[in-house]
Amino acid sequence: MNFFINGKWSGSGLETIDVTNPATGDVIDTVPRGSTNEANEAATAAHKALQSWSGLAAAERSNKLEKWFNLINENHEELAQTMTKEQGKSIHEARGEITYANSFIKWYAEEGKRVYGETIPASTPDKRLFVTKQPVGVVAAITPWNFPAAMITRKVAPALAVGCTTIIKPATQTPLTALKLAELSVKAGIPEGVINVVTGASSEISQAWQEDTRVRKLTFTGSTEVGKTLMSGASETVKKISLELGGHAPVVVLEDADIDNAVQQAVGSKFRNGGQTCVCANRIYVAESIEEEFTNKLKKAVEELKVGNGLDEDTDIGPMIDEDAVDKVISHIEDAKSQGAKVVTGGAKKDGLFLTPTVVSGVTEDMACMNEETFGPLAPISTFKTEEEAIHRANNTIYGLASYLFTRDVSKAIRLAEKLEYGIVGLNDGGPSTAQAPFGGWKQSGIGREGGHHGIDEFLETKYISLKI
Ligand SMILES: NC(=O)c1ccc[n+]([C@@H]2O[C@H](COP(=O)([O-])OP(=O)(O)OC[C@H]3O[C@@H](n4cnc5c(N)ncnc54)[C@H](O)[C@@H]3O)[C@@H](O)[C@H]2O)c1
Ligand SMILES: O=C[C@H](O)CS(=O)(=O)O
Repeated sequence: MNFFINGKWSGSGLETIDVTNPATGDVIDTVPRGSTNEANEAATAAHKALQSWSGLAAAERSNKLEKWFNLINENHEELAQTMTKEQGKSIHEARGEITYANSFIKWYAEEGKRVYGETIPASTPDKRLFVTKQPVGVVAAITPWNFPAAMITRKVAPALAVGCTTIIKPATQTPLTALKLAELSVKAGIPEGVINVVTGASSEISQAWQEDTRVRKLTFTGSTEVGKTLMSGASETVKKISLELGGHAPVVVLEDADIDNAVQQAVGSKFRNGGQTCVCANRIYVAESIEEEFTNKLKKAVEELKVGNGLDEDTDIGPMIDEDAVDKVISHIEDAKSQGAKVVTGGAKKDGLFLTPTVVSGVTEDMACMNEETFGPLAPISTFKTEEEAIHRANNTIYGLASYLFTRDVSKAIRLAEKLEYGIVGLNDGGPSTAQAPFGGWKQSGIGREGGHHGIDEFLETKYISLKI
């Protein structure tokens, strides 16, 4: 499959990169290894398309986004199958992601028509003051492998809705879903050059875009480490920047919690996408008095999860994305065991890239799983004596993306939610992400928001107009 620049498939003749199914190891396709030249071609195409696309009425852009939304719906299953084959997640999670990804297009098709300005009372009678919002321009998006569709539409939908054009570098492991989405955008009548997708050498492509003054916005989703590199590079040309980075979500289960719900929500958060999700529960803090009941119920629920090829309808957890991912999870399990943690269930590596969902108890703060993003199916349980201790430990991290709190006491929920240093707090809810709400992190989990009306501001410039009459 070639990449997509200026409405045309291109990249033939370039060196290619294999796209591999992590469940089987089979090469399912290849994509061109684009680099600086192709990055510049994409930026040129997006810059050329900018004036006409931004010159459309918001309602006209909205109509084209709606057609894209409808075409994605018509191709829902093919997109989901492609995603599972290149990323590994279960087919029902892939279907869910296509729906989730498409909900951003639906939401921003409407939101783009509500980018309002304002008038400001002048200090003198001979002036009129206005504030307007205009598209930032060409947007470069660099996205991760764990959500091959949603991490793209969560950026591209608001960008297009307000009149920006886009150049996208999807993760090397999962380019096919992105390319299919781009192909459907042209069929929807979104003009050539509005969405461009380049596959290949990440650092060379992003370097070209960071240096290019035609690129006015860099939006990145991925690890905190890479995010810091890109933040530094973007500063050379003072680009607007959005960073959706790593997480290390705590789950805090208070003594008065509905334990059955807490277990259900913790399993949903922890083992979604096999734990390869930025908002996954990474640490589970349980009040001492309910540890035994919570742990036994969690063990039972985890042991019901089926590991297998994501294309099998009854699979809950597919393979990890690669060997490094498997090695990291195993290293976190072995580190915890070496420091005295007990394996409640799982702990074993299966064939290939498959891992048994694992719960360990008796976990302490020095263990790697309590400080590094595990990004895999490992649920560490640690107990606490007081709410103050739980909140302090939950906040004791460089990350600040998602956190989860379980209690029946609404006042306590609000009071403690306000103490959690995170951009997202799920109260009795392990799955807060939705298109109409702002998603993003505090501290080293990122800058900016995606989703909701906050997410559209990331692609707008503010202009103040002073008129002397
Ligand atoms: N906050 C969020 O919304 C969110 C969402 C999904 C994933 N993530 C985070 O992303 C990470 C997992 O994704 P990943 O492994 O793809 O992350 P990653 O940072 O390794 O890669 C992300 C993207 O950056 C590219 N990239 C890698 N090195 C680069 C470099 N030096 N210069 C330019 N581009 C480079 C990759 O090819 C990919 O397209 C986890 O830390 C996860 O928490 C965060
Ligand atoms: O992995 C990161 C995604 O942003 C998670 S979610 O699908 O948005 O919850």
